[in-house]
Amino acid sequence: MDDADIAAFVQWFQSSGGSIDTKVMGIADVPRSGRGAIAMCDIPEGYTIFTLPRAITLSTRTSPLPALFGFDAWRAHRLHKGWVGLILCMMWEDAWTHELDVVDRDRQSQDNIQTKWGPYMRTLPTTFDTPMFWSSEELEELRGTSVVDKIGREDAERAYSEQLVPAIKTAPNLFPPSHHGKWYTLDAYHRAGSRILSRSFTVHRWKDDDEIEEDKDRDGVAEESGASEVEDPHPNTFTESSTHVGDAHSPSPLLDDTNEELNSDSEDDEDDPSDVAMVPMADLLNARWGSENAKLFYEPFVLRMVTTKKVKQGEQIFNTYGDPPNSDLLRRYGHVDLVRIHSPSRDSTPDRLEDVEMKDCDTDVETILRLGNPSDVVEVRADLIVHVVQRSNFSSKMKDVHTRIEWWLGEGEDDTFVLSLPGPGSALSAILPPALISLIRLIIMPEGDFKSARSKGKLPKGHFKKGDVKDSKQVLEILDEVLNQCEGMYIGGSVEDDERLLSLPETLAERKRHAVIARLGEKRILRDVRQRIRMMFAELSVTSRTEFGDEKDNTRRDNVGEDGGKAGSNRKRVVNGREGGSEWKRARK
Ligand SMILES: C[S@@+](CC[C@H](N)C(=O)[O-])C[C@H]1O[C@@H](n2cnc3c(N)ncnc32)[C@H](O)[C@@H]1O
Repeated sequence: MDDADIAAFVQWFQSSGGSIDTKVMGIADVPRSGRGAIAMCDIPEGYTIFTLPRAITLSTRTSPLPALFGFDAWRAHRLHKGWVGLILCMMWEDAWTHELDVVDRDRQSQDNIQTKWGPYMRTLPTTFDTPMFWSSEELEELRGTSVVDKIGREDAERAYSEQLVPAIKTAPNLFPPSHHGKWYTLDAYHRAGSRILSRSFTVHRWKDDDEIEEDKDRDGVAEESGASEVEDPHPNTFTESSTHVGDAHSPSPLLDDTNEELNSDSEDDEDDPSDVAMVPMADLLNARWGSENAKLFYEPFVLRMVTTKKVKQGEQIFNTYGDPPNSDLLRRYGHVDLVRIHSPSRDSTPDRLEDVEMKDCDTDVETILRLGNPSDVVEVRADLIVHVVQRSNFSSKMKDVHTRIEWWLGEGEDDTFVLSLPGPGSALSAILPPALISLIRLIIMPEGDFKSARSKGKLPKGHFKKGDVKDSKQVLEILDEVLNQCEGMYIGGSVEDDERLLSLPETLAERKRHAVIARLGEKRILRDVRQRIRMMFAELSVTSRTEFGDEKDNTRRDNVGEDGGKAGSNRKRVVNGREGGSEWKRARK
């Protein structure tokens, strides 16, 4: 996309009712981030940079396509569920934007086809660096992370062939067969899906007529006294996925409710696919960990981008996605964040969240080991815990694992646990999700205790019991082996191996560099948490020796792992993460 496309877009934006303060915000190329918004002068906090009418957001609520296709037919093809409907609206808009440039424009009026978003569509990316588009060799670099399981390529391809393709064949006036091979291919479907994944917002319908009246009054005040006076705004969030239709609210008589017929079978307001919207101009803002300085606010008729901090001239205006971990950033947006982090096992200095970009700093090992994404997480699957316990000495006592899992899930508990980077000096008990400890206890508890707990409806406690050294050490041993096996699932060797790779940036292709950064963040968490487990285990051993003598401490360090896997050893076993999974899923049903 060139400057002329941007100029045409800005002109379209303004002539469609959008308003942008071009003295304050410029659009420019930002190295390695595509385009972004730049402050043209110092901007105070609470300043409105731009507004746009809800009607120029692009969603299934505002697109003319569902009405032209017919609402009943739209539903019959299940285009009102999930993202397929919006993907189709975008593909259709894209097709006619480009085709109307070359075909007889009479067609437009003849078929009532309007390409309202043409100049906007031309600003959208056509290539992506998200793992959806990676080769299998590139994806292999992400082995161990949860990214690959979450890409969802198969589900997307099923929706394409079972919903979208049959739908377009029924309406040749809207989707002429000559367009199919060009604008409605599987690749085009993935591109439209990726545009939504990386750029859409959740824009809820404005719900309450009284609120609208109140807000009209408030708007009057706000105009006089500045955008910071806007009350009760609803900050938007970047949206991840919508799998159900859901909205219990009656349609509001607002500008963006073109397709109110589609609202009626809503079940859950949180996941209404018609809330998922492309928001021109707002989606030009980049994001960076901890750097948000602007937010998009809802109002009855407009969306308003307002600074939430002072922004200095020349700085980027960032609207973040809630500072996700690198695994999510990479999967959804195709980039990763690197800022200065505290590493408990390497660093005795306190956290400094100073922004550092890899390209700006020396890429020696010393620098790299202090860079990361503080929001990184490791997802530990519950089936791995069951697998570890079943292979340990504890399992001889445990014959009713299905019943225990069924009870756990029946109580609404999770099948995945999230570990984050330990903060400086944080205790192990503050790092571990209570549910993780509770599940380990549930799986290892003697049969009698399990029956009694279940009859009382009380799941085991999710914290270490003070004074019960044996119990705490058992939990720690299981946990350490679970994390040992998690570590073994990653490709690329140790933390140090990945750090070395990153210190040679010239040898790394961009996608591989991103994969190494994403997996390194997770490996560091596992290393740091395991280090704390070992410290706590050692402390408990001292306590038990002091209080009871060695004889009483009958927990053995080697009772986990029938093939001799020792807690605390650095030896790694590669375990198929799905082992035990089928049993877990059976129980879940
Ligand atoms: C909402 S769009 C922002 C506008 C986009 N840069 C463009 O050129 O249109 C989000 C996309 O911008 C890029 N991006 C945003 N923040 C970035 C960052 N900190 N580093 C690298 N790329 C970034 C990613 O490609 C992401 O998918």
